[in-house]
Amino acid sequence: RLSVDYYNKTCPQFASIMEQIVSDKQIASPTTAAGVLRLFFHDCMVEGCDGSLLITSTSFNKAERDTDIDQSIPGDAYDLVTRAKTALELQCPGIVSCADILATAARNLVTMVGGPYYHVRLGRKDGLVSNASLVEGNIAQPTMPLSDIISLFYSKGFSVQEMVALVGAHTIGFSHCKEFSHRLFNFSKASETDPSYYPKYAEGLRKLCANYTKDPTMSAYNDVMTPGKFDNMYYKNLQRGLGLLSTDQALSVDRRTKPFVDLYAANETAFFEAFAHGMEKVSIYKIKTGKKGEVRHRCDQFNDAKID
Ligand code: HEM
Ligand SMILES: [Ca+2]
Ligand SMILES: [Ca+2]
Repeated sequence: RLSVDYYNKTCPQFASIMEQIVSDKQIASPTTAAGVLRLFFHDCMVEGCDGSLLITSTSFNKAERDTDIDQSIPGDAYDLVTRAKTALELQCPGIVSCADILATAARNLVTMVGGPYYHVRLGRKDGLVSNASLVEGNIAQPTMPLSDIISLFYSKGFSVQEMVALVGAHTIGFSHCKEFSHRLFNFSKASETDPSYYPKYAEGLRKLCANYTKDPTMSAYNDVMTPGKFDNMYYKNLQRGLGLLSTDQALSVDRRTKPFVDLYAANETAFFEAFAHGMEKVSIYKIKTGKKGEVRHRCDQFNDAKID
């Protein structure tokens, strides 16, 4: 059973240590918040919120983080988890799981960049498996038709409305050009660039991404108006053709999702409530307790890791 006061007796400094480490890191590296939020979401969607994505590959095992999809998660996101784990192991060795560190860091960061606060219940165990082959099919891709994305979220217990609220995470952070270049170059016979983009925005993106095959680090803000602030601007952007990924833009067109885009664009409080509720649900997705997992000594290795 998870509870918000899980570490109150065994590691009373848990909350304050997390607070300190997370805010120091975010101030030093402002891209951390978006990186950690994506890291956490992807961890939860594969084998549940169990830190499986934190494991590094060995010569015996290609781990989750070495898939094409997850390779773009920034090193700063993993670094934050490592820092928090190191600090917590000094105060309360062997007590706090990496999965709990990640869930708490994601919540603290959302709040720190302007988003809602929500409760994170604790007591997750770290998983015993991390396999690259388990990622595909569990993570939405920007080239997927919206119906497939709806089905994917539905299969994990998330409604259309919850999906629309969760994707509001794209109010912060970046996407690399390759994730949306199909909308810019050779889009269709009739037009080089996706006509659903606001024309000036498309022009800017085409310039930004002109050399993306030579320089794969080129990337654009997910939310061109308020890229670092967690707010409801993402939905307002969609209404104006400023959605970066094709899956973003589709949300404001499809009749199943448009009503929620309009609601969250008009009412930030409604978005914050829905996002907070959605994240509480993500945070307990398929979590492991008791003997189904362990508390790792290091977040990037299983406790029985063989030296190779
Ligand atoms: C329709 C479903 C979704 C699709 C297709 C999608 C796809 C993507 C893609 C392609 C990127 C760019 C990654 C890169 O190039 O580095 C991205 C970034 C991001 N995604 Fe999603 N995503 C979806 C839902 C979500 C959800 C539900 C969350 C969190 C609750 C989320 C959080 C983020 C964040 C924070 C970033 C920015 C990462 C950074 O700046 O490092 N996404 N997403
Ligand atoms: Ca996982
Ligand atoms: Ca924003």
